[in-house]
Amino acid sequence: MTKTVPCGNELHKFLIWDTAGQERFHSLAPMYYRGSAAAVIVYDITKQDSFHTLKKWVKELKEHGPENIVMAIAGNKCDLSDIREVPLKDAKEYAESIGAIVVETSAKNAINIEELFQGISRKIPPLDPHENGNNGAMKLGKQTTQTSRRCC
Ligand SMILES: Nc1nc2c(ncn2[C@@H]2O[C@H](COP(=O)(O)OP(=O)(O)OP(=O)(O)O)[C@@H](O)[C@H]2O)c(=O)[nH]1
Repeated sequence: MTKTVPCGNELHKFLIWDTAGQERFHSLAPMYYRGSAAAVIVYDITKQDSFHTLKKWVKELKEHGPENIVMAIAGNKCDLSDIREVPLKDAKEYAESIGAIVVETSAKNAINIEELFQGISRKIPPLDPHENGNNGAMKLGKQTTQTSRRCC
């Protein structure tokens, strides 16, 4: 799917791949994160286990992902914060330790999704205008520049 995010006087167009998180699909993940400018790693704030799994994905991205990949951590299901198992403080401390963005989201109630992508947009360095095809991306716009970035 695609998502266009305003960022300053630019529009950033993200091409987004949703990778299956289950272990049995693990071997497919590199196909998605290779060549991506950003990765959103999602955990469930109501499940401590999912936070441990997230750390494994971060390790994998650091070891095998693109060198300058922007990492964003999304603590999903923030609409269920009354049954949370993962304190936001823990997620913030971890995100800081790996230089990632962190935000709590609700896919159900569309909370903080825009903020998540805006945060990623701000961290992705500008494309070199002389270089076409960087990260599979190219300049698409004219006056308000629209750039196309891969994200998984
Ligand atoms: N309350 C609540 N439920 C959610 C939210 N996001 C997803 N769900 C529910 O959580 C369940 C799993 O959602 P999926 O989107 O299949 O999760 P996933 O991690 O993408 O699953 P895989 O792609 O199979 O790894 C579904 O029942 C969703 O309705 C949310 O923000 N809040």
